[in-house]
Amino acid sequence: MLNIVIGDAELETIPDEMRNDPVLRRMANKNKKDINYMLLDSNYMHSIIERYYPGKSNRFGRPDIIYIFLEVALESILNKSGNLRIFIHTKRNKVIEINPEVRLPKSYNRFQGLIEDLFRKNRIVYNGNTLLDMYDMDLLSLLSRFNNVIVLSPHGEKNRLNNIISDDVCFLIGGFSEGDYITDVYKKYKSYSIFNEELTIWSVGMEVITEYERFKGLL
Ligand SMILES: C[S@@+](CC[C@H](N)C(=O)[O-])C[C@H]1O[C@@H](n2cnc3c(N)ncnc32)[C@H](O)[C@@H]1O
Repeated sequence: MLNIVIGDAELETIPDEMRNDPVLRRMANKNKKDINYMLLDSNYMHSIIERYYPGKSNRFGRPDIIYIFLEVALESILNKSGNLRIFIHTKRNKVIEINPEVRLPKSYNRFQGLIEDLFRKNRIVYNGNTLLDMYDMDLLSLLSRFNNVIVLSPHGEKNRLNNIISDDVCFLIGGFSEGDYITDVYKKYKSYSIFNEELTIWSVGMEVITEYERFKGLL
């Protein structure tokens, strides 16, 4: 089994200090959304985020990168053959367990709506199956469930994926587009860089998945 944890993901609802912002309230009304469960999204809220968190607008509010990663990973041969488990850990210490059989909406807007619903209910159930399950847990507690954790980071020791892949491995990928992990993962786990440039989280995810497919003889 390949486990992928997306860590310190920039996936959250509008933070408390921004909820009374008149522009955001208008946006929520216009889109018929409850401001308490609306996702922070820098694609639409860049200048507002910059006002509340100067210098952070490129990092905060990136549900889009989680969406692309999930679309790519869930459609992989590895997932379809039942050998992939995905966990999203958010920067506010929520963990989302993804049922490998979930079919995500193909439109980003509908994905946003689904995740907002998850933040409201903590669980998305369809025909008796839990598709998405959300609970409180910090990143180190989540990682302690796995025997062999490898942190992926452009600042890690350079290595080839085929040298570090093994059965029942857990790869940690950062769920942010800028900066580093907020959690101090480097103290406990070894980190590796798989390429001499910074990659997107979905391309790193896909490299890990295809390498594991080769390792398992699925390719
Ligand atoms: C888009 S990057 C943002 C990276 C961030 N600037 C940093 O310094 O970690 C998000 C995540 O992708 C993974 N990543 C990106 N490039 C990588 C590389 N060359 N080697 C290993 N992991 C990489 C890491 O897990 C990283 O936390």
